[in-house]
Amino acid sequence: MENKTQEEASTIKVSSLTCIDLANPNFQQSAVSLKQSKKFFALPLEEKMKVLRNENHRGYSPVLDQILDPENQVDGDYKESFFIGIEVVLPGWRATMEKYHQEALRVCKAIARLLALALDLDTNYFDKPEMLGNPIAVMRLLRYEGMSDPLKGIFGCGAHSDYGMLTLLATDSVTGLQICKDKDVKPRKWEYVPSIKGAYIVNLGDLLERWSNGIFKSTLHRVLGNGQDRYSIPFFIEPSHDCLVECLPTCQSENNLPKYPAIKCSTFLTQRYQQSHVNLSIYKQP
Ligand SMILES: O=C(O)CCC(=O)C(=O)O
Ligand SMILES: [Fe+2]
Repeated sequence: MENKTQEEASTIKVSSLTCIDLANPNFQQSAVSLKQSKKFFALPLEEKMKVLRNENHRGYSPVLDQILDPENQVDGDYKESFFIGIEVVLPGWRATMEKYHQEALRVCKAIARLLALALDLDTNYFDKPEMLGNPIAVMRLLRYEGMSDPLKGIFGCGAHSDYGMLTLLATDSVTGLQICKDKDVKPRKWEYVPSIKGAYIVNLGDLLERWSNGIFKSTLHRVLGNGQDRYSIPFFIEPSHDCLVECLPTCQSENNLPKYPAIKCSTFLTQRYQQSHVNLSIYKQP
């Protein structure tokens, strides 16, 4: 992947990358992490609530805690999640998660170099200290349950695009993820993304769409439950908290002015996280 030529990278630009699979170079690592994740979610709810998410959105988030598409959902998402960042006392947990985090970060930085090439930027453009030199790199464990019914507004996870730059997604073999390749066309056409053993799925986020002035479109996606439990691990990568995300130099011209105002990365992300989660106070004992 790091050896992509300029020509190959430009082909990606023309086709406006939305969602790609990569041969997962460290398949074992995501499989081990998915196994550990299952062990965590198998704990009694009362144990999981002891590591309830904090104000920084690190920790456990119960079923229905998040609602990603309120216009089309009657309840919240039928999933529970754990944002890595607070300690969990399970044997081998920390070492497994740290190893996977390192690997996922390496892969994301390699993809970012490819994106830089596609945008006619220096290969290492996104490696600057204020960008992926000091990234926000967050790993989330997910478990979905139940049977979705789009006509009734019941979803494993409602339609959304991820907030940041890129998401590297490892899933088990249970299908459920759908993408909409052209989010401007109505009615929306949803397609299942096959779960390929040993492959990551890559979704592009809203910050990248803003940064690239819409050359890259963020991937609209949702998850339908099929009655089986489904586990996945998204790894979200964004530039540093203080990075000012403003139209990249190669993505604007006299005839193509910046479409989005500049925004600080942390401001954008905080707004989006708060909008989609219930207020933490509902979990406090009266
Ligand atoms: O579980 C999946 O396949 C998708 C997860 C997702 O879209 C998210 O966490 O943002
Ligand atoms: Fe997502």
